[in-house]
Amino acid sequence: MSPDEMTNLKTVISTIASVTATVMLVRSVANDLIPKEFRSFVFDNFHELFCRFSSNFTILIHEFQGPSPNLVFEAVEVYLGTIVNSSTKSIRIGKTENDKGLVITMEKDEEIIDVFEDVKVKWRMECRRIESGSQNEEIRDMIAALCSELRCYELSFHKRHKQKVLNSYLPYIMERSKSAKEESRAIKLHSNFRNWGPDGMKLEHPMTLDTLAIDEEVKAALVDDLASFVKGKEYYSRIGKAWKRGYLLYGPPGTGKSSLIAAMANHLNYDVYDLDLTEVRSNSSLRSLLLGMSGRSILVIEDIDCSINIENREKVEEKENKHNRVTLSGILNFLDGIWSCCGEERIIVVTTNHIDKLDAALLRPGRMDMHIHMSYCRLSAFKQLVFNYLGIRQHELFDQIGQLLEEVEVTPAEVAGELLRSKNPSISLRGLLEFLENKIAERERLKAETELREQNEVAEEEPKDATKPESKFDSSEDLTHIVDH
Ligand SMILES: Nc1ncnc2c1ncn2[C@@H]1O[C@H](COP(=O)(O)OP(=O)(O)OP(=O)(O)O)[C@@H](O)[C@H]1O
Ligand SMILES: [Mg+2]
Repeated sequence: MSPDEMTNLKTVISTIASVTATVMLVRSVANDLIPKEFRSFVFDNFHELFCRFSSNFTILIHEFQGPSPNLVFEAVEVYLGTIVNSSTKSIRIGKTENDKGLVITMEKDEEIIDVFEDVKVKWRMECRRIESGSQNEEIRDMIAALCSELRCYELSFHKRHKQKVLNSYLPYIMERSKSAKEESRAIKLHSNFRNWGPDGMKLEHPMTLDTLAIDEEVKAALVDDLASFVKGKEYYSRIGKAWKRGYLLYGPPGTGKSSLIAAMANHLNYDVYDLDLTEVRSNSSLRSLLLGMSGRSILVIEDIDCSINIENREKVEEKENKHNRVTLSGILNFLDGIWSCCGEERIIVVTTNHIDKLDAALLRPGRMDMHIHMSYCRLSAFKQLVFNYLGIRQHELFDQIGQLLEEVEVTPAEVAGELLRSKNPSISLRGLLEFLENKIAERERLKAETELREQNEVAEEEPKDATKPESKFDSSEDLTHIVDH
C-alpha cells in the first residue's frame, strides 16, 4: 500500500470512529432528554419510511400465538438447527430424555443465511424481556411463568420473493422440521401390561437393517416396501384404505424375527407397541388399546399361535366369547380398518414359529401384506454375522463353513453365539467349524438311532401281526378304499 493510500485509510477509519462516537453520544443524550413515547413515535415513523423505500421484506415469527405456543416458531427452531452453517457464529446445544442425540438451536442475536430455490433469506433470533403492558395481562402472566423472555425469529429477504417464501419456503420448513423432529426423537417401547404406560420405555436396541443377517434380496424387498409405505399417505387416502401395513415374520426360534422388528423400528424411527394378547381380557379392551396407540408406530404381536388359539376359528370364537376373551375376529376387525377413522402410519408385525398353524383368514392379502420367511443361516447371512462380530469380509474358512451350512440347520442365533467366543477370527471360525461338524455328527447319530429303533419296533410287531385275524374292515381308510372301488 502506498503512503497516500495509507493516509486515506487512516482518515476513513478516524471519520468512522468519530461518527460512531457522535451517534452514541447523541443517542445517550436523547435517551436521557427525550421522553420514551416521543422516541418510539419518531422511531416508528422513521422505520415505516425506511421500509417504504427498502427492498427488504421481513416476517416476524413469535414464540407464542396468544397463550398457545406458536407451531410455526417451533418448526423454524427445529429447521434452523438442521441448517447451521458457516454464517452462524454460535449455537445453543441441549438434550432431553426424549432426544436421541444433541439438539442444536439458534442462539439469541445470531444470524443464519439460507438459500431456498435460489432465494437468499436471512434468519435472526431476537429475545425480548416480558414487559408489563406488552400483552393481555392474564396471558402475559401465563407466559412469564414459563419463560422470562420472549423469543422471536426474524426472516428477511428481498420483497420480490414474498410469494415464494410464503407459499413454498415456509410450508417446506414445516415439512422438513416434522421429519427432522421424528428422526431425532428417541424410540419408545410400550407394553400393554399397564395399558401402554404414560411414556413408554426408551428402546435402545442396536439391531439395524444393515446388521441384520438375512438374505440380501429379502432385505432389499423389505426396504422398498417400507419406503413406499412411508410415502403412501396420498395413495392410501385415494384408495380409501387405512394407512397401515401388515408383516408376518415366520421361522424357527433364533432366526431373527424379534431382531427384525427392532431393526424396522430403528429404520423408521417408529415407536413399538408390544401387544401380549394373553393379557387382553376382551375385544373391547383390545379396541381401546389400539385406539390408545400413537401414529407412526409398530404394533407387535409375537408368537400369535401361542397367544391365541386361532387354529380353529369357529370353535375358539364360541369358546372364548363365553369368557368374554379376545377373539380372532376381534383382531381381524381392527386389521380391516378400525384404525381408518383415526391416526395414521401404522405397521402391524405378527410373528410365529408355525405358519402352518395360522388361520387362512389371517394370512389373506390386505391383512398381512408381506410374509417374510426367517430361515436357517446360509452363506450370505453368515458373512453378515462375521462382519458384525469380527469385522472381516473374507477368510480362508468361509468356503468350508459355507458348505457345512448347506448341510445342517443352524440358526443365526447359534452362529452368533459361536462367533462371540473369541475376537480372533481364526479361533472363532475354527470353533464354529467344529460346532457345525459336531452338529452334523450328532444328527447322523440320532438318525442311526432312530432307524435302529424303528427296525426293532417292526421286528417286535411282526409276530403279533401274524397271530391277528386278517380283516379288510379294520380302518376307515380301508373302508373308503373298498367303497371307492
Ligand atoms: N438374522 C439375524 N441377524 C443377526 N442376528 C441374529 C439374527 N437372528 C438371530 N440373531 C441373534 O440371535 C438373537 C436371538 O434372535 P431373535 O430373538 O431375533 O430370534 P427370534 O426369531 O425372534 O426367536 P424366537 O422365535 O425364539 O422369538 C438376537 O439377539 C441376535 O443376537
Ligand atoms: Mg422373538
